[in-house]
Amino acid sequence: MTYQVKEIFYTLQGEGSHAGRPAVFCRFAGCNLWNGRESGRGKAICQFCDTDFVGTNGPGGGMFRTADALTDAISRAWSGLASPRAKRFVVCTGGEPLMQLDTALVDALHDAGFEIAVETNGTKPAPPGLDWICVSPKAGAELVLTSGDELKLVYPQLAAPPALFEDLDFTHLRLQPMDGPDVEANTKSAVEYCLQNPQWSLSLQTHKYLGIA
Ligand SMILES: C[S@@+](CC[C@H](N)C(=O)[O-])C[C@H]1O[C@@H](n2cnc3c(N)ncnc32)[C@H](O)[C@@H]1O
Ligand SMILES: Nc1nc2[nH]cc(C(=O)O)c2c(=O)[nH]1
Ligand code: SF4
Ligand SMILES: [Mg+2]
Repeated sequence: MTYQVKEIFYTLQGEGSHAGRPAVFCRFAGCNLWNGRESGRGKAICQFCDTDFVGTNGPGGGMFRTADALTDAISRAWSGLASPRAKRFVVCTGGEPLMQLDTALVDALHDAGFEIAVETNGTKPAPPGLDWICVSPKAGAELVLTSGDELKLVYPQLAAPPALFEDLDFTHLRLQPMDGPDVEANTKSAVEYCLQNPQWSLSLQTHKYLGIA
């Protein structure tokens, strides 16, 4: 299996329950809900994406012919000092990581000592053994991953109100304001929604406020 990776970088997880935690991000190329080109955004299933996941030309990106080769690249990107209190942490994202993340890669990353998190749109099954599954459902896309650690709903999406998801099997329920021209209003209404519906907590994209990757 050749893995196509847009970029690999070390930063703080900006979003969700692990916000603030150092992690290597492995951004897989390609997504099943948008072709990634601005010309195709209007007819995409997912139209609000904030990410360039096209190609393999980003920092640390490329084609990796084996799970070991990709794991080596992810290991090299980890820049933290070794500590008995901190496992190395990789966040697999994209694009849609579950189009490519397979058992061979999960095993290789675990063998290299990584804890593995995934950010997924939930339309594809996950390989066994992942340490943290964050599902971010998209209006108009069938959800097949109905359990996990965190459900992080970009808010608002007219056809995907939070109540649709709150009986699924997720430990944490988060609302993440939709970035774009209306981010300020979206943040206000997400705050209001959480205050009234305390089963939901707010997830901010803190890396954007910090000006880091
Ligand atoms: C770029 S996606 C990649 C992973 C996967 N395809 C997914 O959608 O979960 C990473 C995270 O960013 C969120 N996201 C994408 N565009 C966003 C936007 N405009 N505002 C807020 N969150 C956004 C996604 O919902 C997801 O939680
Ligand atoms: N710092 C940082 N945190 C993130 N959490 C999820 C991200 C993503 O694009 O999947 C992301 C990202 O792109 N940067
Ligand atoms: S599913 Fe994720 S990567 Fe794909 S277009 Fe939507 S937000 Fe972007
Ligand atoms: Mg991002």
